[in-house]
Amino acid sequence: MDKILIKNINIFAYHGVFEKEKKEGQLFRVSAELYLSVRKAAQKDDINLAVNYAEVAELIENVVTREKCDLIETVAENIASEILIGFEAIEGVKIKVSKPNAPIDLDFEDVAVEVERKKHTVLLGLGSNLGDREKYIRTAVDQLGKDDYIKVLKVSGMIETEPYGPVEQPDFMNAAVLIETLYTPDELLSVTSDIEQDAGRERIIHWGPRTLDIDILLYDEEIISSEKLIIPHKEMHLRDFVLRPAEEIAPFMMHPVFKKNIRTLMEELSAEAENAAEPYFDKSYKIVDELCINENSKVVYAGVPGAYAEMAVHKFFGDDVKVYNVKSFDDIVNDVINKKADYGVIPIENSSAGFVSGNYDIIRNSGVVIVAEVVLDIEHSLLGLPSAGIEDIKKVYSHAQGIMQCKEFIDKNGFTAVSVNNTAAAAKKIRDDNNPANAAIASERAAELYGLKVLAKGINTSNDNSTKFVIVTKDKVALKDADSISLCFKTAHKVGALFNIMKHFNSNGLNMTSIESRPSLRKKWQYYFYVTFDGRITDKNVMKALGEIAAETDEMDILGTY
Ligand SMILES: O=C(O)C(=O)C[C@]1(C(=O)O)C=C[C@@H](O)C=C1
Repeated sequence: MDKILIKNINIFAYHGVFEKEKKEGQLFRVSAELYLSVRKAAQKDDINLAVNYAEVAELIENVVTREKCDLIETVAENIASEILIGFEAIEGVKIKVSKPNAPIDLDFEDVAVEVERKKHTVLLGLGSNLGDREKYIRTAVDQLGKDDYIKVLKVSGMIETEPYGPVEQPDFMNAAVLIETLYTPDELLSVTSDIEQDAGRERIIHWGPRTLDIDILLYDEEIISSEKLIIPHKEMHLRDFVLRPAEEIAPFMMHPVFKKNIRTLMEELSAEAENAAEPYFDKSYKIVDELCINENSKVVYAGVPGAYAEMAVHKFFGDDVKVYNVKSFDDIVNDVINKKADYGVIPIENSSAGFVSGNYDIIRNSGVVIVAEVVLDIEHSLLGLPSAGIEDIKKVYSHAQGIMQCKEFIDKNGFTAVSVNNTAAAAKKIRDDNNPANAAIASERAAELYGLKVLAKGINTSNDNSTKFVIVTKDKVALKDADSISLCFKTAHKVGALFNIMKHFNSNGLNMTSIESRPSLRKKWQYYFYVTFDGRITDKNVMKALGEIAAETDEMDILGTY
């Protein structure tokens, strides 16, 4: 960039922290580098197109002599901002203020402060959906224009848009404003927040209605990610109502992360919207206030009495239902599908050992529907014959999950672990086999039921050990206030396949809480993904995300909402 240099203007003034400096004054020396383009003035040799450096020098003298400051930092800062405000053509400045006779009791040549400041180009997005929406936006633009450190360069027209996100609310009015400013991003944020406050906006509901919202979309080509500020604005590239007005006033402004200008981002978004999927809602789901549970309800779990699954049944259903047990998880879903049971209870994930392998597959293949979940604290014990001591034990039996959850204890004691169908079935086996060298990993309740002795308690590796069980039924019902959804889909074995689906959770503001991948068993390296995320099945953003995912996957099933 071209520059004009003004060197060492000597000015007598009264700056300093000491009384004497303010009273008697001293010499200050100011140098300025002015960054601008001199090309037009040079080509035409025309003083009217040039910056008059005599005027700049005069301004400098004026600022230095106008008031008494403690610090030469302040003097330099004031000079920089006044030049930038006063001279449109000057884009940046470097100002050096020195104080050759500063009060330092040593032999020295000079003390100086040098600051470099420039004008920043900033794109703002404004929105309002309460009260006199247009007036809120117009007032905000006026307020911006009145600030000495801001110059409003362009204001877009206003567009009316439907609200984005899960909250029911009135339509928005949106606009974009291009400004030039001397503020840093943080300073600008506090200016825009003050303007929002003036408009009476309170941040009560995230995504909710607001009298005025001002977002800093782009700040030069800076990338900022702090607790208070993310620039470029995180979702601007996904929002038509942000890009459309922005394109009108700043089509070529660059998005520094995507390295694309606003016009390209707008074109890409429009193309995407053209191919957009229909929102997805499975009409066969019946939304109910509560589940139909009474003393005739039949509930099935896998294992034998004393199993954790049995405790989960009672934790969720209480004691006034008819509970029975089957051997395997497959038997549960068969009984539910054949209406032998109204509900089944299936363990799905443990907090320390992870997913209960294959249970999502069983749910998907059978077509049962998840309607609720229950989380049970799991405390495992080592159970042996009444005559046995811990030193006699060589082999331990449990469900594979129980073995995983107690791996440290098993390894430390050098036990051989054998997996069986269920923790309580392991306890029963210890009793039936009557071998003092064998023990089970199961609940204390199982010890009581099968007449075993608790040889060690709380043997699980993590002392915060819980298992999540899901409640399944045959009919597609969803509780009205269910706020979690489990989904299954199959992706192709190609680059970016999963990423392309995951992005729909992000773009629709949905929080995923778990994901498990399982081989499809149809084709090598092809997977089913089981995803659980927070959201209500009737929310607009959920239906939109599901529509987008359904359009991009070979198969998509909702396993339930709970
Ligand atoms: O219900 C039981 O006791 C089981 O053996 C099953 C199961 C499971 O599959 O996760 C249940 C809870 C515990 O996490 C360990 C085992």
